[in-house]
Amino acid sequence: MSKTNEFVEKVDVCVIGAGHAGCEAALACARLGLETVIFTVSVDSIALMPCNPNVGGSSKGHLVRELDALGGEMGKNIDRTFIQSKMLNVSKGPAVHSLRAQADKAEYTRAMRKVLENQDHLVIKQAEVCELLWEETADSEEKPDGYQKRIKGVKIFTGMVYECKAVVLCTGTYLGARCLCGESITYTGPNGLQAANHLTESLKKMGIELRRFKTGTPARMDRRSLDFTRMEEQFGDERIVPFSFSTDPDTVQKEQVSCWLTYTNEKTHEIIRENLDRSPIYAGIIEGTGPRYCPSIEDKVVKFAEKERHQVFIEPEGLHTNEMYVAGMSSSLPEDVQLAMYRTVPGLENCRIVRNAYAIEYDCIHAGQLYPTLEFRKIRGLFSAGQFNGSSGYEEAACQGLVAGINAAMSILGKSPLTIDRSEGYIGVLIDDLVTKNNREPYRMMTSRAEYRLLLRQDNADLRLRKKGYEAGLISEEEYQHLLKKERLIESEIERLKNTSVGANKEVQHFLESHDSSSLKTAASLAELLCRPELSYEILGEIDRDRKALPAEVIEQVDIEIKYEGYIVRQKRQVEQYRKMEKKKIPGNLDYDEVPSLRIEARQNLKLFRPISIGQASRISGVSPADISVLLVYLERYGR
Ligand SMILES: Cc1cc2nc3c(=O)[nH]c(=O)nc-3n(C[C@H](O)[C@H](O)[C@H](O)COP(=O)(O)OP(=O)(O)OC[C@H]3O[C@@H](n4cnc5c(N)ncnc54)[C@H](O)[C@@H]3O)c2cc1C
Ligand SMILES: NC(=O)c1ccc[n+]([C@@H]2O[C@H](COP(=O)([O-])OP(=O)(O)OC[C@H]3O[C@@H](n4cnc5c(N)ncnc54)[C@H](O)[C@@H]3O)[C@@H](O)[C@H]2O)c1
Repeated sequence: MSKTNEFVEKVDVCVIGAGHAGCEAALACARLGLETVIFTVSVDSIALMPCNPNVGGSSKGHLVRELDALGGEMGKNIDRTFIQSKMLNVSKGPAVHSLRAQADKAEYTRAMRKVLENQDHLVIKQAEVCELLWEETADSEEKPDGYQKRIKGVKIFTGMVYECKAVVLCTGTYLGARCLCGESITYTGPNGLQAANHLTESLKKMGIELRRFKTGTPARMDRRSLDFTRMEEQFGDERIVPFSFSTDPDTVQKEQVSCWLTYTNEKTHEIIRENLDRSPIYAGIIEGTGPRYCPSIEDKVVKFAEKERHQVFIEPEGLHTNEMYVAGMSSSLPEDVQLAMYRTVPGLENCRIVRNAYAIEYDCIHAGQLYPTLEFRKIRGLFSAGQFNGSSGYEEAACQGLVAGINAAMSILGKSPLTIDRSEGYIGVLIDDLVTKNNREPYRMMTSRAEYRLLLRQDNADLRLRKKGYEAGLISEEEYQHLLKKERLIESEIERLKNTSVGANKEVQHFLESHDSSSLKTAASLAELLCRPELSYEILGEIDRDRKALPAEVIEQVDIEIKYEGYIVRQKRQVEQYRKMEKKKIPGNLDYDEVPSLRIEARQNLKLFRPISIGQASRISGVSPADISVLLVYLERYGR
């Protein structure tokens, strides 16, 4: 590394990485008026999708909606560039409805790059950051926990220095990356892009603990070599719902492309089993831990041996390419085995592979080293987000990027940080799980991780989080006024339906009969009728003729709030209990060795994670309800 070129530039924030996390972090800082530089080892990797060509899906759709409500860019960008859109799980309850959109990969990247290039206060710099610059700090009184270091800037490969007040690390899968395809190993990042090989050493010197994770991707195939007549065609939705609350739904109704569904079979599984010794994972060449919930096809065949077949979705990577993504068959088997196994799948018998499937290993951290603001507990001004924090997925990365970016800005501006708790959003669940739990593999969001999922629906993300985005400064006055108007309309319409009674007259009985709904014995309110599963707000229009025309987004909320009121009220009560525990704060400098009667495991883990509240402490593994009682008594007795 050159040491002579010591040219110095001064900025407010340096964001290292221009993936989904870095883009959101940098946009947030620049939009809040801070001079920001975003570094990437290659400008071509801006918002790159190195794996699946889609945004959203189960629970990830929720994340994107929440990100959008807070003022992030991913929802808007996918609305600009999708080629197929589908609301998943519509046959189930509204809590698990999830939007999923197939992206034109190249367009997605291009569109995000355009947003970055046109953003005031933001500079894109193609350069590898090799070193973080920092100093020891004495300001331990500023945070009870006590920062030990303060960030001062970054140094790039040429030796040039950028002095700054905050750094956001969003290095994704590039740090110390190596790609594996059977016996063939290359020392690159995704898609053959340059890896970042110097920064790890600097991070270690700062006392940051690193670990190694791995992930994988399936092959991309030439469309012309596939036989779609042997697969089931999958269409997009007739009426497309945009991701962003700011996108006019009428502007996204466009022609969509199809995907195709096919399956693996016993022959596929046999080839995989016979060649497991040539898989770097099973041969022990891969050291990193892979994601349990997005397993490779080798893992699926071994771990779910009883399954006769696995789903395979064939998805176009864009409108101007013949490359097709083979969803569900990621692998690190050698090329010859890949070809043999793929060719057993109906429709893929003559497939030609454009890009081989591969696994990638990279350096990342255990996010237990971070506050829920995503700042390192011991290093003032150093934040991190995305795959580097041990998560997996574009959406998970983007959400963390936004939160880290906002909080880097807030710390510089001297304002209160943004935190979202588990009862406010999936983003809260994601970050709390990352900083509190002992995750041993790349973390993927799932609806089952959210305990208050009836409240955390994708349809009401704006009602839950828009205000926080407005307070942070990323939501405009106009957008906020729109939200307030929507809230008023929902509230008054619910009131009206509760207070409008219909008699058990002939017209009403006839209406009920025509919708297979039991007849009324006495008068009932429109709200009571709406609670019946067979009736909806729209259907009730037949006997509710005086109603005002309302926007679809208001009707949707009125429908859900009334239909699920009982469950919603119950869940809100649980949230009150939860919040009580979150409000009981634990001083950051608490000496757990002084707390008598804590079990050793609890003491060790509390010292490791240093929770900020009793609520967070109760979710740390190895901390039992009895330990929590001990802590509560101690805090009360010593007036802490
Ligand atoms: C092979 C593979 C398979 C995957 N499978 C899936 C999948 O199926 N679905 C899914 O949702 N996710 C998948 N992922 C993960 C997905 O790519 C990430 O979760 C997501 O892109 C992470 O975003 P990020 O912003 O954290 O990092 P990335 O998108 O990895 O971006 C990192 C950025 O950091 C830059 N960078 C790194 N180090 C430095 C440095 N020292 N100096 C300057 N710049 C630097 C890079 O140039 C890049 O711009 C896969 C990733 C890979 C590579
Ligand atoms: N380590 C990583 O970083 C990594 C690796 C692989 C996968 N992943 C994650 O896993 C996800 C992929 O995993 P998955 O196999 O569960 O798929 P998915 O999340 O994309 O799909 C889940 C469900 O969506 C539906 N679906 C999928 N493709 C569809 C299509 N084209 N049309 C209609 N419906 C479709 C199906 O019901 C499917 O079971 C990615 O979104 C990614 O977030 C991450």
